[in-house]
Amino acid sequence: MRNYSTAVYTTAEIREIEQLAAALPGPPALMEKAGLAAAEVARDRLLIYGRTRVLVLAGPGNNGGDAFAAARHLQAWWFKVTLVFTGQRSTLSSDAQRMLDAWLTAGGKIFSGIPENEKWDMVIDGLFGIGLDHHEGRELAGQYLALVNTVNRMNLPVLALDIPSGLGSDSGQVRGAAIRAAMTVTFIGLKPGLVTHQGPEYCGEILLDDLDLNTLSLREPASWIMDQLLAQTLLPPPRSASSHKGTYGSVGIIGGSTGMMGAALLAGTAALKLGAGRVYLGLIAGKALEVDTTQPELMLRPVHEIFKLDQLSCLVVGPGLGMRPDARFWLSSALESTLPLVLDADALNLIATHSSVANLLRKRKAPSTLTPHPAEAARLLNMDISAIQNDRMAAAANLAKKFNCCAVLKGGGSICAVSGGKRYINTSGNPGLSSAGTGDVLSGIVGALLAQGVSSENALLLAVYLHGAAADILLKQQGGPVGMTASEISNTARNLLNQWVYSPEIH
Ligand SMILES: NC(=O)C1=CN([C@@H]2O[C@H](COP(=O)(O)OP(=O)(O)OC[C@H]3O[C@@H](n4cnc5c(N)ncnc54)[C@H](OP(=O)(O)O)[C@@H]3O)[C@@H](O)[C@H]2O)[C@@H](O)CC1
Ligand SMILES: Nc1ncnc2c1ncn2[C@@H]1O[C@H](COP(=O)(O)OP(=O)(O)O)[C@@H](O)[C@H]1O
Ligand SMILES: [K+]
Repeated sequence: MRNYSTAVYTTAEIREIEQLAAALPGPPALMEKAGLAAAEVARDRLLIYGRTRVLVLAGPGNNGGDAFAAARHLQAWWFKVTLVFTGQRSTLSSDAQRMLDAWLTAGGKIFSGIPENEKWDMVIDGLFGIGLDHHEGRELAGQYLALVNTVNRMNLPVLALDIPSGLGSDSGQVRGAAIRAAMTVTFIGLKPGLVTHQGPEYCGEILLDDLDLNTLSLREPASWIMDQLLAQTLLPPPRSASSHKGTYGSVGIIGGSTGMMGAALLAGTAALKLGAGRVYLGLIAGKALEVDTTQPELMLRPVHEIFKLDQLSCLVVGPGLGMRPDARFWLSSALESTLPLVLDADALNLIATHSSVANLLRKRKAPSTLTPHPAEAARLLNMDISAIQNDRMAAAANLAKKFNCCAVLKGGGSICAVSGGKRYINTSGNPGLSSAGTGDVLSGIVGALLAQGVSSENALLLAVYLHGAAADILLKQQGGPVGMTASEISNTARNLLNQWVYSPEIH
């Protein structure tokens, strides 16, 4: 059993793998293996310190089949198992029927509801797995809603089989209610719903058991986990002793309209701290600052002057840009340039509201990177925010496809969509990032990496991971997420980037 693999499979892909596995000579007994793996996790991780009593919930599908198998093993190891089955034998698959029969043959009993006045030390959740209906309107209801709420109120450690019941395996969206697990043992491959949207809140620690299938050889996934190992393969190289500021490129930032100057300054400072050789701010506001005395390294210019600079490496357009006609004009000028672009905030809102601007983006030959949060993504794709959140994986891919660019759909478990339909789900970050200005910092970090010669796809992936990892360090240092500020993210991300490039072996 490994703690993590990097491939992420949608429900459709898992079903495909199951079919391919079933067609192998001597098909593997997947449900039996899943049940044994789960029982071992329960025994070795949760039934410790003299804990012996297990409540097992088996639902109406194959997730229930895994639960019967797990219950049988635990009972054979002398644990005291109470099994609640919510389905009917006649509608179970033949595999699950075999597991039910084996449980009964082993002397196991079945309850149709949780017995009253009994106590347990842990719960195994085998109500629903990847077969949970994700269609609108079929939220958990009736006995299932009651069961999930009862288990959550028990305050016992729960081991979820495959995915906490009630959580959409492709979306990470709670379907009315979901089991809050201490641990999730997931089978065959990681699912997006475990790692994006509400998933991380419900899954607890995730353990992957591939059931001895060589999943990568059976099905090449379109999606991957973005973790530190991957991030550390994307770093800019160590600096040469003979380098100069020109070696590390120049970032131009366009934004900072009246009342929103801070956004441009935050993006600029982030670009500076993450290593850009020079940072210019092209400010939209009529009465703009001429110098930021707290960060005098930033070169503040009226916006038109940015377009006269000849040594720019990339442009970040959007932080504090506003929606006025002059903002639209400068955004269009940026889109018509041959520079790599990072488009954030009101640049995205302008693209969403003006088809002529969107067309300029679609026609670009130079790389473009979009960094929307879910509300901006909803405007760009002309959908409701809930529809975006209900299928974040598809939304990220659609943004990249529709606008001929790479894109990150931000929010917990940010999803980066790059060329060839590939997606990466970010595993760093925490709710400390839910404060104004952190998105501006992200766009500045992407710009800094572009200026230092990192490709646009790698700059996006590395920036997203680094930004979240900086927040994770701050959370530990401060003992929690409250009051984390965007400026602190820039400082900590700088330290982290230096550590990874110059002393990678100690992390
Ligand atoms: N196949 C294999 O090789 C392997 C599969 N494995 C395991 O099987 C799991 C997938 O099993 P699965 O496909 O049977 O689906 P599952 O998650 O049990 O749920 C389906 C049941 O739930 C019901 N239902 C759905 N939504 C509902 C709702 N909102 N409210 C109420 N009911 C609802 C649905 O009813 P129906 O829609 O048919 O009316 C049906 O009865 C997978 O996650 C893994 O654990 C492993 O053993 C490895 C090998
Ligand atoms: N709960 C969370 N978990 C992880 N990352 C988060 C969370 N909330 C916000 N973030 C991250 O913080 C950033 C917020 O960006 P955005 O909403 O554009 O902020 P702003 O416009 O105020 O700068 C994004 O990178 C987003 O992924
Ligand atoms: K489950």
